[in-house]
Amino acid sequence: MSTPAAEHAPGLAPADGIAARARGLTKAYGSGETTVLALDSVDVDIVRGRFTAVMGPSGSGKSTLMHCLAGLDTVSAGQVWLGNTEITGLRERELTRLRRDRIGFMFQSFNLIPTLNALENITLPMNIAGRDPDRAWLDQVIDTLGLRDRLKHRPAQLSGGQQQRVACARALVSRPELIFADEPTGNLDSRAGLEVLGFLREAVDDLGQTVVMVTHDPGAAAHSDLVLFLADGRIVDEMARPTAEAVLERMRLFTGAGSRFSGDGAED
Ligand SMILES: Nc1ncnc2c1ncn2[C@@H]1O[C@H](COP(=O)(O)OP(=O)(O)OP(=O)(O)O)[C@@H](O)[C@H]1O
Repeated sequence: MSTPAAEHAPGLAPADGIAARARGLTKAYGSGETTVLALDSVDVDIVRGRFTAVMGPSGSGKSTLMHCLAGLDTVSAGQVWLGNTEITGLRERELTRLRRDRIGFMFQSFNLIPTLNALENITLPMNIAGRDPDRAWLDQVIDTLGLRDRLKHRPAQLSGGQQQRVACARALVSRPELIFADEPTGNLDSRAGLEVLGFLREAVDDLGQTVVMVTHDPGAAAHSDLVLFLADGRIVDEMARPTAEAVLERMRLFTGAGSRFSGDGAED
């Protein structure tokens, strides 16, 4: 709460290599004695063409950070940019359009429409936007994700891993500037989870996408290029080229011995 938006000089627009940026990002829930400071003056740059993981104990503000960066939630103070667009201060209608046109989302619960088949789910956001998917890109995404022979299946006819691959394709199909993935492997067994992480990695390495993933799992974070560690609503550390062991070790520093970060994401 210490950094009102007005203190931030205008003109701090991000450089070309920054997909999203926050300065003094503060989010408080509630008021008076019951106020919870979910984010406490966070400064962060999300570098374009990288895979960034966000880790931290339960309640440290990971989802809130993602929601504020993605324009899914309002901020209490500070500024957020997507590319060169400052999104803090945009009206809900503008935010809706921005999210639809420029951001891809993946959630733990897949969020597919049960009555639509895989292909219809993949192209739904673009259909809603009245845009035609680029056929060559759509084909590349479908083949990269190994969904070619599942396109006519509805979600109930697909495994969890296949459903998340459809959600991944849906997030990729409009070539968004940024993909936010909130615990994308949380509902998957380890093999399907690894597969999805591999696809996110390919999306960055081969398709040039930018991914921000919230996770509890050091093994999942190890697929990223950079891990941001959150504690009590602040970014307290970061780690480039992470390994699962190094991430787990770092988490122990923040949470003490007997960490709940057991690496299986089962602490909640
Ligand atoms: N809508 C809300 N109303 C009140 N408090 C909230 C709300 N959403 C989140 N919080 C609080 O803000 C803090 C950060 O929550 P957030 O969900 O961002 O944490 P997280 O790191 O994603 O947690 P988890 O790993 O358990 O999902 C927590 O103390 C939480 O209780």
